[in-house]
Amino acid sequence: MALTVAVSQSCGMCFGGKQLRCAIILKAGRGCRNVLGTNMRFSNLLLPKIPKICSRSKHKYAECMLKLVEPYDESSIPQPKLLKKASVVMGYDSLNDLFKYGRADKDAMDDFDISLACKRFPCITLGSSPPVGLYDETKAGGSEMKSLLADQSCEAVVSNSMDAELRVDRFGLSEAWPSLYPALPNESSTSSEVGSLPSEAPIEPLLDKCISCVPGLSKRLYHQLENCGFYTLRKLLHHFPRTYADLQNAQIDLDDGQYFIFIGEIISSRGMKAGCSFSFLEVIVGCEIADTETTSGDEVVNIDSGQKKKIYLHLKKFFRGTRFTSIPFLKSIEGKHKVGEFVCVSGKVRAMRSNNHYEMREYNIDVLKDEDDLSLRAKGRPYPIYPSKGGLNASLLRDTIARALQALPANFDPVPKEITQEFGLLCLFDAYMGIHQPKHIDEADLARKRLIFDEFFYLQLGRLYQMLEGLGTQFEKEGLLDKYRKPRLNAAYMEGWSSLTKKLLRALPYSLTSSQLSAISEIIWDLKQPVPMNRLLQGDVGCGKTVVAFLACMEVIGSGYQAAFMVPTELLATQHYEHLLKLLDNMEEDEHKPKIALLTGSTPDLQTGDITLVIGTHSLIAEKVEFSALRLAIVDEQQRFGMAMVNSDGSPKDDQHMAPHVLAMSATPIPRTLALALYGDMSLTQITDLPPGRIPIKTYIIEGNEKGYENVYKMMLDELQSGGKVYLVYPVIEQSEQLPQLRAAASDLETISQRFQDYSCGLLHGKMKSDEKDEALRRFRSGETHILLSTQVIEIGVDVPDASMMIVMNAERFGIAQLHQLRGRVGRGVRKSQCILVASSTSSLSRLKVLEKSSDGFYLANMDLLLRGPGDLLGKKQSGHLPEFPVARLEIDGNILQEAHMAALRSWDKSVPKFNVGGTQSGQDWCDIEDSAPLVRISLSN
Ligand SMILES: Nc1ncnc2c1ncn2[C@@H]1O[C@H](COP(=O)(O)OP(=O)(O)OP(=O)(O)O)[C@@H](O)[C@H]1O
Repeated sequence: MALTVAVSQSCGMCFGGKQLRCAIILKAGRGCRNVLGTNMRFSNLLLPKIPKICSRSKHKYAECMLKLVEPYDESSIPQPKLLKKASVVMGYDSLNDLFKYGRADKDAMDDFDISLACKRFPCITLGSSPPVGLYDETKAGGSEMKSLLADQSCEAVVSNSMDAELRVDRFGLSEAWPSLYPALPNESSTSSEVGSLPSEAPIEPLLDKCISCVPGLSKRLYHQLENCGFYTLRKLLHHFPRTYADLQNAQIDLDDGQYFIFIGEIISSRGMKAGCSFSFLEVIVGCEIADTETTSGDEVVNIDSGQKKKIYLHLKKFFRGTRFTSIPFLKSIEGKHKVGEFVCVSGKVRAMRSNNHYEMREYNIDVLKDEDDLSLRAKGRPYPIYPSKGGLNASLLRDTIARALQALPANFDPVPKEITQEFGLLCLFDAYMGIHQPKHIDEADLARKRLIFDEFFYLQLGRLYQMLEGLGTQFEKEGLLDKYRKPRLNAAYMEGWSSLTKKLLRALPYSLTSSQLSAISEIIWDLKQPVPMNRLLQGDVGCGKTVVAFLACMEVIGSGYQAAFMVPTELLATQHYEHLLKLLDNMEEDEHKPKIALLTGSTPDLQTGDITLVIGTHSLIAEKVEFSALRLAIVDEQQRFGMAMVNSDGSPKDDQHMAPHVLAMSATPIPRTLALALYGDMSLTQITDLPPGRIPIKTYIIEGNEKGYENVYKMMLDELQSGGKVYLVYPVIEQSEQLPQLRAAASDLETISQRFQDYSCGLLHGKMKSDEKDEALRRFRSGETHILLSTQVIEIGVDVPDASMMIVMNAERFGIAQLHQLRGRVGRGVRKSQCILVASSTSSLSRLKVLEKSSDGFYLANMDLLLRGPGDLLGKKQSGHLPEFPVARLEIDGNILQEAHMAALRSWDKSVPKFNVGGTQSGQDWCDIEDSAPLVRISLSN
């Protein structure tokens, strides 16, 4: 099948010397971003879906696809067209970005072990296999389908795009939730068996039926719908209303520039030529609204009883181009709106000169059918307003969707009743009815919750499945499931630590905080398990994550293995290397002190096992870097790597070849919602307190006008005079003509040097060579320079404990979470520190104010999520890995995601304790999901 072109080498598994890459691979398989991006994501999605595609014998789109592909050889497949079709069949919208083009494809094809895929999916036959359709419409459709659905077994229809994954039941899931797992095709069955036995094959998801099953659809409309991408029932039913109009609620107080919804009657419709190449359409709608002048402010307005007044809406649409000025054209647009028709109009209003006349240039107009729609009005039902799509107008879509709803059997729901009942969800049928035809707005709300739940539930289930798939032996899998089953805090107390770890602990110039201690105990417990650890260590800036990671390294080194520490910048690699060297120097004499290295071009061979810890950037995962016994891979600030990870398949069998443990660290306090969506299967450890003696950083927001800068320079001078060190952070290196308002680091060097002549200045930015950067930072750290002008390269991990002031220029250019990170570069020692955020305009001041008020990284990250959405918060690379959620919004639907996560866990294993919302458990910091799940098992501060 042409789709296999891009199925990448993800089936392969790296062993032995390539264990670090293997570790990354493992992580990727569990939902992190990935090094080879397209590969991993594509294969992750595609592989599990292949059986689904192939098993739907006679599906007409598969047939079409194959026909489409047949005349071409691989290199000349008309990709966009094919991809569009493929994405529909696969129920995935963004296939394009998963497909690799050109030469790389061929390479991937060469590397791809087809036999592995065939073994895994017996339904794949290669070579001369005849085109297979996706299902037999004559058998599965119509009455037979209905009778199937009437049967209890219809509940076994897994209707989500991830359902193929659910069918692989290696862990006894079908026993736990029989209704989620329809009769599974025997894995060892041959391709001919699949598809030829409709009674034994999985029941075809009803929602993936072709829209031709919608009653009363004309051929013309069917083609129109198809052209607009509505190929299946699901696609159509997932075209959700944009909003609902409350038709009883007449508007009062029309404010300029506000969005309103009106019901009214078309009074006139005119197409007018206004110039030789300019025309417009003006539709005037007359509406009755409550008259504010006769209604007192507090009174609840009832349009039927109160005083009304008539207003006139002028809906205007403009056309530019000579062809739009012809009489036939003008007549045709005029004719689209008939005088006397009742319509629902929504859009932005602008008052016109004459009283009670309003103009609307952005609007949606829906014709209300007298009987049905006006009776809706009488009943006070919310009126769904649909977005139009690809030339199909909203009212046509609403009609078609209403008909599609008739094709659904009542009580239709693929999710087991146990789950819907436990989480108080509507059944899927009611959810579709509720979202498209709500009797009340609360019903639409409940329906939305159910649909969001489904999006998250299948995602979480898929993540769990991927995680278990990534593990090699049944023993490992059981070990992992055991973690979910037994609610307890798994921690290895100090007596159980290796002597090397204890020695480093004694060499530290400070004692660990209680949070650091629980974190390391938890990590060491994990390191002792036969299951590869996959843990995210999260903590606010400067809370001391690095030393926890160093101790974890000592633990594996003490047991005779190697560790690798990967950081996003060379600057940070050098800093960590020097920091650890210093700590090791303090360590009591030991002939077996670990030998550590910074990965540079000349790093000696790691295969001899002589070097036990190597620190480096992503060069660590280069092909040539081979380890002899890598057991722990630490990935610091992983979201900064523009890299992807490939999923692993066929894990090693014995302990000696066990995939390495992975400890990811992040100082970006990702809101829990995002952590769940991104790392649904990842254990999470949080460091919740800061080392003692830290004085809170005082933050100031100042407008960057002349007076503002004078104040800033004065504060800076005071700080320097009292012995402080100052970071000046700039959004760009050089000033540019395009953005002259931005202050630039290199361009400002001279100005600042002249202004503060008694103090020396340094410059640091990403375009400098790595030894120049190291030198600039070294000089600042040692006190040779007092002012460091820098770009955001210092944002991550730079640790100069006595730096005491940070000034961020054009601060509005940075995100809230990013500014919090930057601010974390000061206040790392005992000196009182300040952070000044200079905003270019008054308007940006308010957004920054939140930083003045709070220094809680988690609170700020949540604010950022709310203000900018997950994409901006995570950055392009990381957010690219977030799945698309058509209905859900991560920033507001976090609680449903948590429920879905819990539901997914419980569907794997019923012994996972029940969901417990909101309650904190005695003696614990917080816990909104019982702490049995590794993901939410957190380090407690006391
Ligand atoms: N328990 C502690 N007591 C006192 N100082 C500590 C403690 N733990 C760490 N530190 C010091 O705090 C500073 C910050 O620690 P570290 O660099 O490990 O933080 P981090 O969490 O990795 O920060 P970032 O997120 O900014 O990279 C370092 O100078 C470190 O030596």
